[in-house]
Amino acid sequence: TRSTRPQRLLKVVQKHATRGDPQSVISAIDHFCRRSEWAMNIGDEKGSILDSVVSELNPEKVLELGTYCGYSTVRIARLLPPGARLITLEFNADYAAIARQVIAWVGLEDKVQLVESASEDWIPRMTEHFGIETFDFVFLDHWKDRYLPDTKLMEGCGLLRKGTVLLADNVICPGVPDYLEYVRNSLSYKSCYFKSHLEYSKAEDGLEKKSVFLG
Ligand SMILES: O=C(NCCNC(=O)c1cc(-c2ccc(F)cc2)cc(O)c1O)c1cc(O)ncn1
Ligand SMILES: [Mg+2]
Repeated sequence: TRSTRPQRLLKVVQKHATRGDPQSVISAIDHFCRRSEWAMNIGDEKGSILDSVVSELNPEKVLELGTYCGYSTVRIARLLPPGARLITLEFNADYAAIARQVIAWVGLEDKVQLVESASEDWIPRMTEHFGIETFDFVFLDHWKDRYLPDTKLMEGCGLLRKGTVLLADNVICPGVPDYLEYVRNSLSYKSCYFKSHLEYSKAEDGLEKKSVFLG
């Protein structure tokens, strides 16, 4: 049977990227998705904004919701200081299987832990299973109707502290209106919108960055 898109992405990485070299994985995927086949990676334009937010924050404990093939996982993990940890949740078993191989290809397994699960099932288990009290940085890129409920769930589980930064992909396309309404109106400060474009496309999209202020 025909291969899946994630399988084709993995083959591009194994053929054109250098083991242990995250930048070559990022470039190989972006080139393929721009020239051959669109895929829902954050991409190079929004990815550069993600890089600048991560570099400025220098987080020790990172949570990513929605791994897909691991493109943003690699983008984030390559910038983390030694000892920092990234936990990434992916519900879809096929995506998770590919992402594990991409993460292994760049040799970032010691920084990254991929959990194959629905986000709502594992957010409440972060403390008892991983010993993580609070996260410094959360990247939201999973199902768009899960951004708001999972943010409230993280708040309820005490996983967000004063100063935790939440960065959300796709706030315009496909869009997350309920989440945007919540983060822009809640008693927090410094919620800002980074206008950009949908990955590998001219359509508008953007990232919303919010610093948590437990008022
Ligand atoms: O689809 C699952 N996750 C991907 C979430 N991400 C997206 O849906 C997504 C979509 C788009 C997008 C934009 C325009 C368009 F025309 C089509 C798609 C872009 C993005 O940047 C995304 O991030 C999924 C499956 C599953 O079985 N279980 C849990 N999650
Ligand atoms: Mg996305």
